[in-house]
Amino acid sequence: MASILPGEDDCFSCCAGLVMLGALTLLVYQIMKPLLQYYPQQEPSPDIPPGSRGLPLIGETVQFMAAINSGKGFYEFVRLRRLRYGNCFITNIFGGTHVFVSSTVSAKAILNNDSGKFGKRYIKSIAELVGNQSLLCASYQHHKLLRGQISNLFCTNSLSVFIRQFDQLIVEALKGWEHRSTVVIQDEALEITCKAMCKMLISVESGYELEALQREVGNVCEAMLAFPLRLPGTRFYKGLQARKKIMSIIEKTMSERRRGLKANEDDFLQRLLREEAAAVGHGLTDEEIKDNILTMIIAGQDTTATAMTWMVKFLDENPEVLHTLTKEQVDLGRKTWPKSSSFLTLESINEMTYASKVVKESLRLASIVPWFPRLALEDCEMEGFKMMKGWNVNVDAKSVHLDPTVYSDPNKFNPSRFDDGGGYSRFLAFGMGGRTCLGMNMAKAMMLVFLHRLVTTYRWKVMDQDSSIEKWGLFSKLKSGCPVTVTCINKDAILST
Ligand code: HEM
Repeated sequence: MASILPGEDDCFSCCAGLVMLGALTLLVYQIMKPLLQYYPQQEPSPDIPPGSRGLPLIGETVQFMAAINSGKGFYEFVRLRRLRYGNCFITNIFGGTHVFVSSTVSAKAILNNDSGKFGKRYIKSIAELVGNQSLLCASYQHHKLLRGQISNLFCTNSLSVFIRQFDQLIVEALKGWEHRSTVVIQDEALEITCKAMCKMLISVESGYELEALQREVGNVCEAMLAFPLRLPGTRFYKGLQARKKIMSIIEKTMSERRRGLKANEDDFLQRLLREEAAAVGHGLTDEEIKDNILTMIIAGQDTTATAMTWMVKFLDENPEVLHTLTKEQVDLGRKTWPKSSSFLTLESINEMTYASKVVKESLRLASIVPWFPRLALEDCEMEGFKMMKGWNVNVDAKSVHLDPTVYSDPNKFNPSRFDDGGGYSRFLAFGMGGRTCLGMNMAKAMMLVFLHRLVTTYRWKVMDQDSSIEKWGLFSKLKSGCPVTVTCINKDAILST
């Protein structure tokens, strides 16, 4: 999961005043609007990417904050500039220079980073929330070490176990819909994905601890886009307090495990502790384990829930796709329902050919993580322009996904465009290179299980067609949450399990 808001670590605190200005954006924007129109643009230089650096010091921060605060979402800021300036443009936000790049060739070069010219970009305030030992913030060597250890957890065996656990959770949740006429997909999906992450990572399944984790992880996520002010009552302060509570739950679980309690659990924590005990100098430290457990809960829940919500909306708008999908899933279901234990398996997931394309197309069109922030570690050249050391270079994945020269008729929801497999460097929903999403297969599996159970158990219809985006969301989330009417059409599918 990428940190969405770009920023300049070193000057972050001295730019705090500017960010504050941005937070009062509507007021300021109204005052400055006329000024912005008349402010002369910098003389374009053939070496430097086209674009506007905005006002001195403030740059285009106000316009960026206005986009975050609008119903169109923060990506609107990038979309408008990409339309105006093309595949590579420059801007200035939060006191830092940002370049956005949206060609497949440059995306591949930056994300694969064979030249070693780009580092991961992150904001200090986000590092405080997820922890500075998190994969999301680790620098090159440390990241390599952490990733090496953590990626072992995402093996095929873990995926098989996870699919069954996730299906159980979905079936349980769908049973609860039987006597309801409407549900809000975003809320339901978030509850299920958070439960799934807590179970997979530390075997917390119910009770006080699960409730506390669900609540506090939500508070950490909300604090990620907040102004980093440590005053009681602020969102950022609430996020830091929430982090402390989550850490104490993980610490308590770790100490129980070390005392031999629940040591038979086969969750990610237990496996990391086992590796730590067995390793000669290479196991993860307690801080690394704790920060990365929190990172994985955060990285896995909201992203996947948001993707599921968009998928439901796209299917509702495309009845012919829904029809083909339902047929595939009902045929598959007929093979499993009569059996006594009929939870989905990795094998059944692998049979979902059309559904996999629906998932991929939903991820393309929604582009949940719209751009991936990187830092130029030295001067270099990109798209024929100079990039200077210290600039933020953002790979604009959403523009690649919506580029008509890359995907024909890009705004159409058409899963069949992936009949040929889809092209490695064109599909960027999970990133690319050494920082590719670790939970990619789990995320896809969750979306497939959810799809299967939804279309084979319920007839449903989206009630609110509004496509407005939630303000201040970490990802492009539907403001409505996507409420749907539901009618159970196949009790056997959920009751026989
Ligand atoms: C639909 C759901 C998801 C989407 C769209 C998504 C997207 C992404 C993207 C784009 C990145 C790379 C960002 C970059 O290069 O800057 C990433 C990284 C990451 N994701 Fe996901 N993700 C999803 C679900 C998950 C799940 C379920 C997990 C696991 C529990 C997970 C764990 C991670 C981790 C640990 C990283 C950091 C990898 C690293 O820096 O080495 N993600 N994700």
